[in-house]
Amino acid sequence: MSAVLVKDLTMRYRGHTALHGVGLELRENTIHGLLGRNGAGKTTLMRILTGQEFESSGQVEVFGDAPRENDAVLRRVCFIRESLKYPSYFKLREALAAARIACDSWDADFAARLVRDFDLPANRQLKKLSRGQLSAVGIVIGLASRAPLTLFDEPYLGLDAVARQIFYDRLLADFAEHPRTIVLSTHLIDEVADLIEHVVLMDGGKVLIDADADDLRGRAVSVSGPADAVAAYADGAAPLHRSQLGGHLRVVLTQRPERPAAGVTVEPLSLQELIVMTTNRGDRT
Ligand SMILES: Nc1ncnc2c1ncn2[C@@H]1O[C@H](COP(=O)(O)OP(=O)(O)OP(=O)(O)O)[C@@H](O)[C@H]1O
Repeated sequence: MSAVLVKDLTMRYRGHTALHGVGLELRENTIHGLLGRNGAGKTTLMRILTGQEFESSGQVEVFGDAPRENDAVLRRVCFIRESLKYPSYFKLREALAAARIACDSWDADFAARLVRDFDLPANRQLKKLSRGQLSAVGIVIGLASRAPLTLFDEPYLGLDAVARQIFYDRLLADFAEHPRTIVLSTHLIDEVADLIEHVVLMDGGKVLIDADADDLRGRAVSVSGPADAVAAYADGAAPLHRSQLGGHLRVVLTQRPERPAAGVTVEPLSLQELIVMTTNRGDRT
């Protein structure tokens, strides 16, 4: 069964349509990257999947049921947003206790280990924590929830590089032992490229790419070298991107020519570069 099934989903706000007929299926027990430029519609989609917003039209199923006001479904879902708000008197203990009540699959021991990993102060009010520490609280809750559908929406505002690496390491290790459906929305594509198994790229309220990360990695190549040699190698193929510095030419091709490269370097394009080029071309569909 798929964890999420969305058909022809449209979300209209007053004067703006944030989602235009989105169709999507998220597999169970898979780490998904939900990518796209600012305003692409990622948060709107996640808010609808987690019952925080109601769609204007279309079909939305989470574990086979509509999430809207559906406690049985929502107890299996954890949504960690960029700026979670807690009551002003809350300390870490209260935040973890509230999460424990909300999540059937909560693991208190794992939460305690994560609190130590992120070196979080237990007895300080959350409103006094630094920006990065507050993000770490969200990450602790998201991971320890072990929710069958866990969504992280830019969870690491202010989090330093070491703490982000701890997040990625703990996520991968715990996912191996407790597979679940993870949706990770982020602009730090390079950092998560090796983590995500499936990519959903949104742009202008539509899904541009919905593909396994391995397929995407082979989708485009960078060809560089002496301009004449590169031009001959590419042989009239329409490049996704072209840049020339003096006699050195680099093109990005969506198909690798069959012939061996003579005097040119052919490398797979990074996921980040592919995403940037795909959303930077002005050919929104
Ligand atoms: N309540 C609202 N009323 C009107 N427009 C809204 C509302 N919420 C979101 N939008 C608009 O819908 C579009 C999609 O917003 P959304 O927050 O889903 O984007 P996003 O992909 O998450 O962007 P980011 O990466 O910047 O977080 C944006 O143009 C936004 O301004």
